[in-house]
Amino acid sequence: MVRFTQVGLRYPDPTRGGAGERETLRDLSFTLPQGSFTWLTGPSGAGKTSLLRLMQLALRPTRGEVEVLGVPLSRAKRADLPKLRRRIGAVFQEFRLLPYLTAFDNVALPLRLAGRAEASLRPDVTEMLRWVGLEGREGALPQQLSGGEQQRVAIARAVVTRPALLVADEPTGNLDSTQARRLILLLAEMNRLGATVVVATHSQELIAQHPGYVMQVEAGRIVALDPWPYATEEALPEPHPPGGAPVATLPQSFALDLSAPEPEAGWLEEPEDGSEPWSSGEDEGEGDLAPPARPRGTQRMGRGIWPSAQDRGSGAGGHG
Ligand SMILES: Nc1ncnc2c1ncn2[C@@H]1O[C@H](COP(=O)(O)OP(=O)(O)OP(=O)(O)O)[C@@H](O)[C@H]1O
Repeated sequence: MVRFTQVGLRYPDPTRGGAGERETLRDLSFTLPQGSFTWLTGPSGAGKTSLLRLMQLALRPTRGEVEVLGVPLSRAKRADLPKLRRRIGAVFQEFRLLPYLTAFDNVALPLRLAGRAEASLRPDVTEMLRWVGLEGREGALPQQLSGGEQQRVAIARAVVTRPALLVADEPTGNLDSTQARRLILLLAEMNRLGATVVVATHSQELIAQHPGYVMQVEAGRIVALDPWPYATEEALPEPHPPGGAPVATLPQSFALDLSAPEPEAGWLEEPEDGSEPWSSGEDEGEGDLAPPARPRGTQRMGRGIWPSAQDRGSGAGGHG
């Protein structure tokens, strides 16, 4: 499902003519089976975010092979990438909500871009916002929401598409303990319904709340994997703590459609959901956070749903 083979990542260093001094990630080799739940842990600066960005296909490794959802990236066409990325949900510390869209419309955006009919997307968006505790705030703009509330909108947006792979970077960072617990239940539910989930966290308390693999990274290397090795598709941890299913469950409509075809050729040139475009690490400069273009097929609303360069510069992604 997610397979790294001898992966290294070196960020470009403009002061050194583009070549970074050292590898940020080194010799990463592991397999995360489909349907697994993995906690990614390690000290600040260890490389957790970088690793998640590789899984999210926002970065290309400098060396080695990254295989995500059955596609080895070295053999994938660049044009195929966005289609693959649409099957990956991502929650990062900067939320990248579109400032001119309400909470509802931010969450609905990836479904609209995927061509979902209005009538069918409404229940899913409403259900997701309810799950993250934002019932009644559907009409609020990001600037009218607290950092934690914006984070929850971003989480709902990442999950509403029923991604096959869900990566989250410190997703409880701005949440109180009740909301954090609820978020873990949501991730566990998505996992139970078929998604492979990877969550970076510093919190041992969080890790104790839900069983899963634990991958520990230090100075760009994996120093511990529990269980070790990750090589087989068997022996997945129980998806739920003793006592059975979580207290609340999502409708079956959120189950992963395992019959969905693997992406074929014909990737898009640009991201459609406000996430970052593909960045190539060394050969195309940093590129990681290049501003997204307005997606094809989206309507302009007010000053336009896609922020202007000026707007982006003034914190379009929220304040959390
Ligand atoms: N775009 C970038 N360009 C250059 N170096 C970077 C870039 N992003 C991250 N780094 C460096 O890569 C290393 C790993 O950073 P990363 O954000 O992946 O760590 P982390 O484990 O997620 O840290 P934290 O827990 O503090 O979020 C750090 O030394 C960081 O300075």
